[in-house]
Amino acid sequence: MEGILAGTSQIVRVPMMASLAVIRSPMLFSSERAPRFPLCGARRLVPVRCSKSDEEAAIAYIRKKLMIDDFVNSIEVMEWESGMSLNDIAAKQGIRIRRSYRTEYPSEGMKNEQDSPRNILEEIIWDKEVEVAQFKRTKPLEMVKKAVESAPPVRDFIGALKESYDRTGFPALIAEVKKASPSRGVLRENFDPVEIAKTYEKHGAACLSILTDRKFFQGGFENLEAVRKAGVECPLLCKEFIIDAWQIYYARSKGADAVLLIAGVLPDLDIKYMTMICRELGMAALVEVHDEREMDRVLRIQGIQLIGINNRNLETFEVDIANTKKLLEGKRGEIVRQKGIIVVGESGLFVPEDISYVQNVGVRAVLVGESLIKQADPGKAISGLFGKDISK
Ligand SMILES: O=C(O)c1ccccc1NCC(=O)[C@H](O)[C@H](O)COP(=O)(O)O
Repeated sequence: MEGILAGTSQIVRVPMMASLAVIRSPMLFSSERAPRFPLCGARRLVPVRCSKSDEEAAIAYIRKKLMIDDFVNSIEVMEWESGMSLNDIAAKQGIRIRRSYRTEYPSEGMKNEQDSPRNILEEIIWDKEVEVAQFKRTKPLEMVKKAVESAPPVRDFIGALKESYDRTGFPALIAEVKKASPSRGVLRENFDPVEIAKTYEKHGAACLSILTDRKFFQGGFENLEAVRKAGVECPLLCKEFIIDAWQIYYARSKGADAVLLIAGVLPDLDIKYMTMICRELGMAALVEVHDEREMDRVLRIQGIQLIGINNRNLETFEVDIANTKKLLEGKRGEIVRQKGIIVVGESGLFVPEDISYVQNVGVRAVLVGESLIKQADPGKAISGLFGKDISK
């Protein structure tokens, strides 16, 4: 398999079997060649050779369990099957971030080996491809899935946001535990993730976002694990650049309750597939968009509950909180309300006026890093940001 799901599961192209043509998604094939599809047991449910009735029962079961109708009928699956390259499919969806595929699929890699990333986000993604490939060699998916079985129980990320919004009347706070960022450099020299997490929780954060990327944000999965083990009760978002389903399982094994999926990086099919995995694991998926095209793509995907509108352009670092307003105006805002989606306003929020600005355009949660983390006590800074004490 070399199509979209390759980005998530590292599989070679599997020939379609006529008897299962109705399920076009390669992830559902039960085949010796597909042992690495991590789709939560689906492989066991679809016998390769089976009677018509067994096959129909299996298909019905999978459709019901995983809500895949939308998935298997999607144009992207057809494109995937047609043999289009992943970068071509992504580009057709308006995705500017290319994948290098050098590590996993040498033959599929960039034609020009001298090619270099065009912006910081692309650089992060290319770096992440290598990192994930290395991680997977030392911790194969089956091993990570085993670790998931003994992970701390999942906490209700979306429930915590709703509860906080109802309690305070302000957008629920997802407070970010981040030491550094590419755009701002080191934000906090004296960085103790557990101490920061505790003070955030004490002062009213509903959930926490823990940066796990090491190279660009000086974070780590050990921070996520340490915060979870320290008795912090807030649900935790694993703030990572997810390009492979393996990372979702890994995040869960380290105690994450939610993951970030960036629409500017992931084609629709990956978003659908990854949100299915989140559902199966009981986790929330915060699907992040930055422009109208990404917003429209995500609004068309069934079952999305949480959309983050990033006010920061991750290619140029420009920050403008009016972006949230722009993306929630008119029809888009209406769809968000009809579907009951919670919108998270992300980046560039510094003062109470910023919070009320995004709240007035429809935001019910905010993701805040810099303006809190730079303060002597990041937790105490929360009341300054909201203009009011929002602690319990
Ligand atoms: O912040 C960056 O420099 C950055 C660069 C490349 C990819 C992602 C990046 N940041 C992620 C975020 O957008 C923020 O961590 C998050 O929304 C909080 O923003 P802020 O409150 O402005 O720290």
